[in-house]
Amino acid sequence: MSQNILAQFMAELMSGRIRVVDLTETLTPEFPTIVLPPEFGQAWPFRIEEISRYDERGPAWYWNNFSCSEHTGTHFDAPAHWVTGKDQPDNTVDTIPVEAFIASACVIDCSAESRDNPDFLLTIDFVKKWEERHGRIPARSWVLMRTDWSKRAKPADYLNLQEDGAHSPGPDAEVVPWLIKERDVHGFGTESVGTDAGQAQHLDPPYPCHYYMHGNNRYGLQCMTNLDQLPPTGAVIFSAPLKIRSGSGSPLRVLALAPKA
Ligand SMILES: O=C(O)C(=O)c1ccccc1S
Ligand SMILES: [Mn+2]
Repeated sequence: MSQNILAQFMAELMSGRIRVVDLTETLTPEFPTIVLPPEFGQAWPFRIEEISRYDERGPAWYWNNFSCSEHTGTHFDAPAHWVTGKDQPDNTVDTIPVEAFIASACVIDCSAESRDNPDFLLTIDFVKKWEERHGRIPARSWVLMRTDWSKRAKPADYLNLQEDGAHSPGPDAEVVPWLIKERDVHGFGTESVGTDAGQAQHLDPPYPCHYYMHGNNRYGLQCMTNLDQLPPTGAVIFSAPLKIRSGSGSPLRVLALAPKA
C-alpha cells in the first residue's frame, strides 16, 4: 500500500501539482547572526575559505572549508539548546527521532502587524482568530510565524538593533505554553534571527519560545524565508539538521511541499 502511495506522491511531484518551496536563506559571511549582550559568548558568522578551484592546489576539483555556529543562518533548534530542555530525552540533533524532521505546517500571517510594529507579539487571541478562518491547528504541526522579516535585505534592518537591544517580532509568553498544551504543536518557526522576539529577554519567562518549546521537547526553526509562498495550512516541512554529535542545533536546508497554488 505505502509503495503505491509513494509512487503516486512522486507522480504528483513530477507533474508540478505539488510544489517544492525553499524556505532557506543563503549562507554568506554577511548574513547576520544573533547578537547577545557583550558579557555572553557569541555565535560565529558563516566563514568560507577556498581550498582549490581546478588549479595547482587541486587540478580537477573545487572545494572550500567553512565554519559557523550551530545557530547561524536558517537553522534548527534542538531541545538541548535551552536549559529547560537539557534533561529531555533525545534532545540533541543527533538523537531526535528522524520522524520529527518531516511535519505539517500552519502559517500565521503577521506581516502587516510586524510591518507596523517591529515589536509585535503573537497572542492567543490572534491565533484563535486565525483558527476561525483556517481551522484548528492540527496536533504535531509546526506553527510558522510569517512576518516578512526576511524581506529586510540589509543586515542592520534585519537585526534592528537599538540602544536597548534588538526589536523584532515573536510570540508572547502566553501563546507558547497554550500552543503546546492546547494544540500539541511540533515546534515554532520564524523569519527573524531567533524564535523569540528581539525584546524577549524582558518577557516572563525570558525567551518564552525557547523556554517552553524546548522545555517540552519541541523544536525551533529560525531565519526562514518565503513563508509568503506557503498556504495557511496544508504544507509539509522537511527540516533535517546536520547530525552533529550532542549538537544543540544546526544550519540546514528547509524545504516545504505545498499544493500547486
Ligand atoms: O536559538 C537561537 O539562535 C537564539 O535565538 C538564541 C541563542 C542563544 C541565546 C539566546 C537566543 S534567543
Ligand atoms: Mn537557534
